Amino acid sequence: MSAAHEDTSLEFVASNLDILATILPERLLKPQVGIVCGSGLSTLAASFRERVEVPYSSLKGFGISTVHGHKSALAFGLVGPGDGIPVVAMLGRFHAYEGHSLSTVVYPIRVMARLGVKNVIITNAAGSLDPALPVGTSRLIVSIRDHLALPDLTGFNPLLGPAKPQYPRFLPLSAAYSHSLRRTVFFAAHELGLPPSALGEGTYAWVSGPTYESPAEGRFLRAAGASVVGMSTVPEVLAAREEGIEVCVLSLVTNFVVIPDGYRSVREEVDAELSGRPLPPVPQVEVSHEEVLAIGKEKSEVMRSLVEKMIELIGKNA
Ligand SMILES: O=P(O)(O)O[C@@H]1C[C@H](O)[C@@H](CO)O1
Ligand code: HPA
Repeated sequence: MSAAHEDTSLEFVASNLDILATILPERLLKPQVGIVCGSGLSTLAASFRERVEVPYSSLKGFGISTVHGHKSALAFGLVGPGDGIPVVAMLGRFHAYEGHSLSTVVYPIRVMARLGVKNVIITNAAGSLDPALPVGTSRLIVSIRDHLALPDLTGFNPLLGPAKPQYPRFLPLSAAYSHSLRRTVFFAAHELGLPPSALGEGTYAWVSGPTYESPAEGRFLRAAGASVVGMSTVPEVLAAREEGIEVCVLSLVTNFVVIPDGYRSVREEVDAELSGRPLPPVPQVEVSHEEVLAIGKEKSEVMRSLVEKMIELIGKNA
């Protein structure tokens, strides 16, 4: 897989703005908030008013999302009371494991920046590394406050390449996840009456995929301080920060990676059996993308209402 150096796609941005200007009504043309829909979460845009969908194929420089649960289109619309706030959503994202270059992965974020987006809410499906973060019923959403990106640290970073005068050469990441937007997430959850247990805070580990983590990898990421793990998001966060966009990330926990008591030696098991006191079976987990999508579908309504309430509060505070 190639790294991100040859970023030729930016030259298409201006023509995309022209294309969009011929498709969209004036009030949709300057979205204030961008949304990235994670696996199974494209329904986040289902309630946009005056919604217009623009397929990636009608724009320049966009790839095609090949992953089940990701559509290849932007959705423009209005969210919130009154005239509403103009927003744009990526109904599907690009992952490096699909073979896309990192510059393609982050390209839609750069387009959003040029459309005028100031805040982006990036969502994803993620596996839980924390046995205390149960899937599904409680703390199903994790507001991300930090990340651990082994690909970035080892040379697979979307910002690699010649310095560009419009961007900082050395981007600081100490406050990459907007403190103000992270507060807004919790105020939004409160206004919606979500129980405190529905929303946690944590650190996202980015892995390249497409393999899910081995148990040892899961425990390694956990020991290194991550709470959830996924195969996306961080490249988008870096590009958004480089563009000066405020970032909020919401992970929907769809499965366990690290489970309590998930490891036991077979020797111990056999010895116990031979001594006539067999041990109870160890719980096993095997994640599948179908399970990820099913949980995403089941829980997308909570995520949708949270994102919508956040947009409303962002509009009020603007
Ligand atoms: O696009 P996201 O990060 O939501 O998708 C996750 C990570 C992989 O693409 C896929 C694995 O099931 O879901
Ligand atoms: O367990 C996982 N690992 C990596 N990415 C994921 N996306 C959803 N679940 C997972």
